[in-house]
Amino acid sequence: MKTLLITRPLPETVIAAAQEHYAVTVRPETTPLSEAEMIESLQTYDAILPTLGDRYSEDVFAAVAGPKTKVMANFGVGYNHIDVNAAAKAGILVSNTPGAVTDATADIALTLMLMTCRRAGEGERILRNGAWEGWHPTQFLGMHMSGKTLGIVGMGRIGQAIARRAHFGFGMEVKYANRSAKEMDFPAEQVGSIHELAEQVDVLVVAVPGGADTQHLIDASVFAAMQSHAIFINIARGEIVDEAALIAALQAGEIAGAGLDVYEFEPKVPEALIAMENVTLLPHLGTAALEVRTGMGLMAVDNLIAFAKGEALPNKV
Ligand SMILES: NC(=O)c1ccc[n+]([C@@H]2O[C@H](COP(=O)([O-])OP(=O)(O)OC[C@H]3O[C@@H](n4cnc5c(N)ncnc54)[C@H](O)[C@@H]3O)[C@@H](O)[C@H]2O)c1
Ligand SMILES: O=C(O)[C@H](O)CO
Repeated sequence: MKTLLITRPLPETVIAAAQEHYAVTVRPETTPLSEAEMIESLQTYDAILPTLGDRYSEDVFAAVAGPKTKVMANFGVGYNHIDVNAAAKAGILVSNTPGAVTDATADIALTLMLMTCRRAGEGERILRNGAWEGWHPTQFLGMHMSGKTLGIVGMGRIGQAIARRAHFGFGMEVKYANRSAKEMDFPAEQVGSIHELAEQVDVLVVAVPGGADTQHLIDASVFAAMQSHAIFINIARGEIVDEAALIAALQAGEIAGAGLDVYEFEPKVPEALIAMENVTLLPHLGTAALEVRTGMGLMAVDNLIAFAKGEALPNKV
């Protein structure tokens, strides 16, 4: 039987499915692999099931001549932590879990949109602190999200799922910036550039993949283009956003608020963001539901099974 390293504890069903085809080692720690662990993993296992935070960089692949590993089935759709070109050079196939994450992540985007527009975090903090004096007509007035204009940067699977929820659930007008036009069964206008989009919307959501191509795609100039009452949401990857520029824009009142599930230097979250009441901060919750994590794991395992049978990987990246 071929050997498989699963780099974090996963739902039992996922491990059981993998054990039918591989001799499985589950690393018990919940932290990312160290560089030494990654190098050792490439020398030791036929297959690896890594995830977010396991930074299989060019240097890590370069450190192992003729790796034993032939396949890496990433747990998650985002694979920007794996240098896929370096993996290919080392003769290693990489797969991910597209689709398994879409609805749950779109739901978290809507959670952030509503919480930030309607000041829910601030309200809850005041209530829990015992400082709520009771309802009155001019208290906690936020943005009424229904009927407003939503801008989506990256109209892929998750972007479209967010747009669908916003259009059908909240009557929002949808605009987007994407490399190509998308055919949808509801109105959605493609806008020429991210800056044009930023100028025109009340809520701007980022849903592009991370990686070198999108690093700081959202910078000070995008925040400067946004309207001062608009809010900014990121459910994609932290490094897509220049976090210092976001903090400066919030502090200067260039934008009205932000809702974040991901951070540039995750898990570090800047004190300046924590200090701002108009910012909603979630700990990378996008896919955090047992059935979703099970679905992601089973999809990763399907790729490993295909590899073990000598078949093409269904979700090769
Ligand atoms: N917060 C979470 O827990 C969580 C969960 C799942 C996914 N994610 C992130 O969300 C990302 C998107 O996932 P997906 O399944 O929707 O991916 P996808 O590939 O279906 O969609 C990405 C879209 O972005 C577009 N795009 C890429 N570069 C662009 C650019 N420079 N400008 C405009 N558009 C661009 C692509 O054309 C594509 O339509 C993942 O890569 C992952 O990093 C986060
Ligand atoms: O890319 C993904 O799928 C997520 O960020 C992990 O849940």
